[in-house]
Amino acid sequence: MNDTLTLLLYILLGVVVLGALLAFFLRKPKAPKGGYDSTRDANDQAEAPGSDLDRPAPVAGRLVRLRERLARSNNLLGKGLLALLSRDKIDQDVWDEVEETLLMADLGSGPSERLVSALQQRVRVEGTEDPAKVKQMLNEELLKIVGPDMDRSLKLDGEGENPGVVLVVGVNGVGKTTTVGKLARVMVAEDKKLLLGAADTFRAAAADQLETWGSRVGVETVRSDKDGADPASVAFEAIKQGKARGDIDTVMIDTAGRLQNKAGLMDQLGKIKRVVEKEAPVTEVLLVIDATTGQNGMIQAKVFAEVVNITGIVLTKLDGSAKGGIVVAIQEELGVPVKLVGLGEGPDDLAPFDAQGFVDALLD
Ligand SMILES: Nc1nc2c(ncn2[C@@H]2O[C@H](COP(=O)(O)OP(=O)(O)OP(=O)(O)O)[C@@H](O)[C@H]2O)c(=O)[nH]1
Repeated sequence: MNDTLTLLLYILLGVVVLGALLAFFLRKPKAPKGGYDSTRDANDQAEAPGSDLDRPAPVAGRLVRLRERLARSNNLLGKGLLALLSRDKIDQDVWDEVEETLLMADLGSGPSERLVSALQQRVRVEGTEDPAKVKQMLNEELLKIVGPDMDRSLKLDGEGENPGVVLVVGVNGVGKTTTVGKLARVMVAEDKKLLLGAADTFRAAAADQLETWGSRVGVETVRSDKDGADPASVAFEAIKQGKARGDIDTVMIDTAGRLQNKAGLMDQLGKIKRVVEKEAPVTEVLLVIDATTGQNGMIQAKVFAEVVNITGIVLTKLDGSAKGGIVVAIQEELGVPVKLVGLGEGPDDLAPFDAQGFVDALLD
C-alpha cells in the first residue's frame, strides 16, 4: 500500500516537472524594451527605388516647341519667304529672291528649284497673289518636299528573344551623347525597358555623362572601367547583358565616331556592327547631325552613309539654326528620313519629326 502511494507521488511529480518544462519552452517571445522601432525587419529592402526619378515629359506634341524657338531666330524658311511672298507684286525678281532664300536656308538646289517652279505655276494658274492664299500654297508645296509619307518610325524592338539594337553614330560635338540621353527618356516615357552601352570610349567623360542621363530615369549603362577600351567589346557586352536580362526591349549604343579619316571610321563602326550582330541584329542606325553646320554636316553625313547603313537622321540644334532647309537637303542626298530633331539643351528637348508639324512651325 505504501509502495503504491510512493509510485503515485513520483508519477505526479514527473507530470508537474514535464508541464513546467513545456510551459518554459513554448512561451511567446518577449518584445524588446520600448517595443519595435517599426514594422519592418532589419533585412527588409528600403523604399522601392523610383520615387526620386525624373518623369520625362510626354512625347506627343513636342514639335510645337519649335515654333516658339524659331520665333526668336531669323527664320529664313518661314519669315523670310513669307515677307517676300506678301509683296504687292510677285514678279520674276521676287521669284529669284525666293530661290536665293531657299538656297541660303540650306534647302539644296534641286528642291529649291522644284519648290519655286511649283509655286510659280500655282500662282499663275489660280490667278491670285493674295498673301493668305499664297501662304497656304507655300505650306502645301513645302510639305510635299519635306516628305509627308516617309516612314519616320523608330525600329526599337527586336524579334523573338532579341532586344532591338539602336546604334547612334555621328562626329563628336554634334550632340550625340545628349541625344542618346534624351532618346532614353523618350523610350522611358513610352514604357520601354532599355539598357545603354557607352561605346564612346575616346572621351573619358562621355560614359559618365551617359550614365548620369540614364540614372535620372532609372536606366542602367554598361561601360568599361578602362579608358580607351575597345568600343566594340563594350557594345557587345551591352547586347549580351540586354539579352541575358530577358526583359529588355532595346539596347542603345553611343559610339565615338572620330572622323579622322574614312578608313579609321570604317574600321571602328564596321567592327562594332559586326561584333554586335554576333548577338543580335541592329534594328536602327541613327546618324546625328548638327543643323547649324550646313554644308559641313552634309559632307559628314555622306561619309557616315558610306560606312554604315543609316536608317534615320537626328538633326540637333534646330533651335539655333535659321536654316531648317537642311532637313530636306539631307533626306534628298541620303534617301533617309529625319526621324528626330533636337530643340534645345533641356532634357526633353527632343521631338519626333513630322512633316506637317515642321512646316506649320516654320510658317506660323
Ligand atoms: N541648343 C541645343 N544644344 C544642343 C542640342 N543637342 C545637344 N546640344 C548641346 O551640344 C553640346 C554637345 O553635346 P554632346 O552630347 O556632348 O556632344 P557629343 O556629340 O556626344 O560629343 P562626344 O560625347 O564628345 O561624342 C552640349 O552642350 C549639348 O547640350 C540641341 O538640340 N539644341
